[in-house]
Amino acid sequence: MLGGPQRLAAPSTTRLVKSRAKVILEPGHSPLDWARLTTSGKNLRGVDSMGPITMEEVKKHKSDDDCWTVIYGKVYNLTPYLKFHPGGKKELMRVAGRDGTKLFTYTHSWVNIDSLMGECIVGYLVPS
Ligand code: HEM
Repeated sequence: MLGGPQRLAAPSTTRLVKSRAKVILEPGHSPLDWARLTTSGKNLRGVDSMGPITMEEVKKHKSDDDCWTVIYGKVYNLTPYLKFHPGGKKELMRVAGRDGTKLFTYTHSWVNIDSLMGECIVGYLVPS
């Protein structure tokens, strides 16, 4: 029906997502390709060992060739995942060098971060 409830604006929580345009991932960057890469044995962390990390350190890693974020107190190297993210690289870069927990849970609280990104854990956040 014209003007019916189905035409109402989206709920306010979606305000945190700037663009919902369909993202086209490059060939070789499907979720299955990501699953293959994370089980390949390749070091995706970019560090030799995991350990305590301060926010000051996280802030230094905010470029697309060196991108870290914090989700639920764990620090992840997002760099290898940028081209695989179904929501696109641009959205993912919004949490570069920052705590991304709020945006992550707003956009997809159902995504199991550790099964997807476990191989990208760099360490855990500690107070400065
Ligand atoms: C930090 C780690 C993140 C991981 C591991 C991740 C992972 C994922 C996954 C697996 C999906 C597909 C979900 C599904 O189809 O049910 C997805 C979709 C999406 N993500 Fe993320 N995401 C992350 C962060 C973010 C951030 C910070 C934003 C930005 C606000 C974002 C925005 C989106 C959007 C808009 C989609 C929907 C894409 C679509 O339906 O076409 N994500 N993400």
